[in-house]
Amino acid sequence: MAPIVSVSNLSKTYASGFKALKGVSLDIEQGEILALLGPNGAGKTTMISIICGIVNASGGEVTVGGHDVVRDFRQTRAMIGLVPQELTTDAFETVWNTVSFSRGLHGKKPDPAHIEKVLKDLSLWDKRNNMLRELSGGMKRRVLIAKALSHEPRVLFLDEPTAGVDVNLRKSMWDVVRRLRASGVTIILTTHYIEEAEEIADRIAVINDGEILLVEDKAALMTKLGRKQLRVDLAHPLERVPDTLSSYNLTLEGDGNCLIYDYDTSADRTGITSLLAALAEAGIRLKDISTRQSSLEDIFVEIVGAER
Ligand SMILES: Nc1ncnc2c1ncn2[C@@H]1O[C@H](COP(=O)(O)OP(=O)(O)OP(=O)(O)O)[C@@H](O)[C@H]1O
Repeated sequence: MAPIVSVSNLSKTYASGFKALKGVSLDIEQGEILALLGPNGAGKTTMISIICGIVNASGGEVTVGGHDVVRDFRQTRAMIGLVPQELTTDAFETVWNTVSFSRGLHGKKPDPAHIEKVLKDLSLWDKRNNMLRELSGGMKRRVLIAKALSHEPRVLFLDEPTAGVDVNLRKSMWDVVRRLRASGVTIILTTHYIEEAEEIADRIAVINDGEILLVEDKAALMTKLGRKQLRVDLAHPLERVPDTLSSYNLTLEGDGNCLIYDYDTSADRTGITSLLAALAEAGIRLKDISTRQSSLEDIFVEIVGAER
């Protein structure tokens, strides 16, 4: 299937001469959740703004649903919902009016049944007659999503959807995002919360300094780059790693009470069996064993760190 969003060789040089994007290419598949990860100033917002037609590119091409975002701006904009970080609408307007008005702005005929569904899906139905200023911060964020969904977009961009949001609300936002995906909407989210990407994304794109460093299926990324650690708690502390174990990649921690073994999850042999045999041979008694998988955060820090 053709990608729903196709970004090819996109570049952006701002008037100041700053190169915010340096030839970025990225295909986004219909119905996926793609997380765009990158440090501050990486170029995430610039890229999203170009796709949404808010910022002009300096070079390259973007299509949404097969239409060019510059030549066919109306068609592409109608297909896109954008959830910005901040609510800038009238605080004295009601939830219902705000969301209905937003649909009108995109040139769509009124459809109260659709607005009702959106508000119910986002648990805002009870608040439909409240003014925005009467809502909590989390509810206001959901109003932003409702606005972006008011015109039935096929692609939804969420810019930092859960920044500054408490844990419960974050989880309920993730449910909303998953439900949207289940209804066929393609979702692109930027986030600084790596656990968010780990939790809900199907694919991860890492952008740094205006360049895409990698785009990969989340599970494949975790397997490919993920390392595991075996932690062996010892019955009696060691002063140093015995010479007979020097061929293993071992470090001694916790005042000599714990051996850490780093191994590669994708390797044919992890070496665990022989390590445990060698420990027994060396007369080392074990108290406990545990393993730890490197998180997406470890992987991210490694990739971006290597570039710097
Ligand atoms: N209008 C502008 N004029 C000049 N430079 C700009 C302009 N807008 C953004 N930039 C620069 O382009 C770079 C990328 O900015 P962008 O907002 O795309 O980053 P980001 O990845 O979204 O960062 P954050 O995570 O902080 O939101 C930054 O160095 C920023 O200073």
